[in-house]
Amino acid sequence: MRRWAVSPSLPPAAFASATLGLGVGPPQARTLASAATPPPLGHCSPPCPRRPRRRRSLCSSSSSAASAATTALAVEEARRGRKQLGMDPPLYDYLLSNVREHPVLRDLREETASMWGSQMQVSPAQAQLLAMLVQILGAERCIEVGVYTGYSSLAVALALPESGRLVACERDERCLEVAKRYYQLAGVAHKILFLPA
Ligand SMILES: C[S@@+](CC[C@H](N)C(=O)[O-])C[C@H]1O[C@@H](n2cnc3c(N)ncnc32)[C@H](O)[C@@H]1O
Repeated sequence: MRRWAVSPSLPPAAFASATLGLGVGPPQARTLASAATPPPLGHCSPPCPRRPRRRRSLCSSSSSAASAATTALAVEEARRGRKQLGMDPPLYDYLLSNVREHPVLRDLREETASMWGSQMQVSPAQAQLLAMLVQILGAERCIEVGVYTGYSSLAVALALPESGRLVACERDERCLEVAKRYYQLAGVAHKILFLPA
């Protein structure tokens, strides 16, 4: 029986817990089941009281300066591979100092840091966890729904054996172009099949 692993495209903060929470199928199948979907919004019981909306000024110079500073900080943090995931800074620094990141993954992360949506990218630690799961399961067939610029799919492809295949689904052609470039650079392009083709 074929072995499949699913890489969920969830926001990074949810990614590790969703990955860890995946059910492991029957021993023969060694299936890493599909991603848990986030709970639907607005379905609290009893219903949550509505919070008053804060007005935001889009034209105040102080707010735009603050927002530019926040963006610059976020880009720098992403470039350094930082995504706190609710950890104390010392603990997170310890974690990062022990993450092994392939040089092509590092280059991809650095290029993606200044791109729109870079906060969607999984962290180096999350990618390493995913690669480790592929190795532990001995997965040979994986699917990623939502590739973005390819960070997690590249980590998975690097962990797959030569005969392994990853089906990569992404609707944004520009993101996919970046991903394809890095699959080539890392020498794993032959392991990737694209959907839509
Ligand atoms: C959270 S990001 C994936 C991040 C990626 N795992 C990484 O580590 O860089 C989600 C991606 O899913 C893609 N996406 C969303 N809906 C999709 C759909 N219906 N079909 C294909 N791709 C989709 C978006 O374009 C986006 O690039």
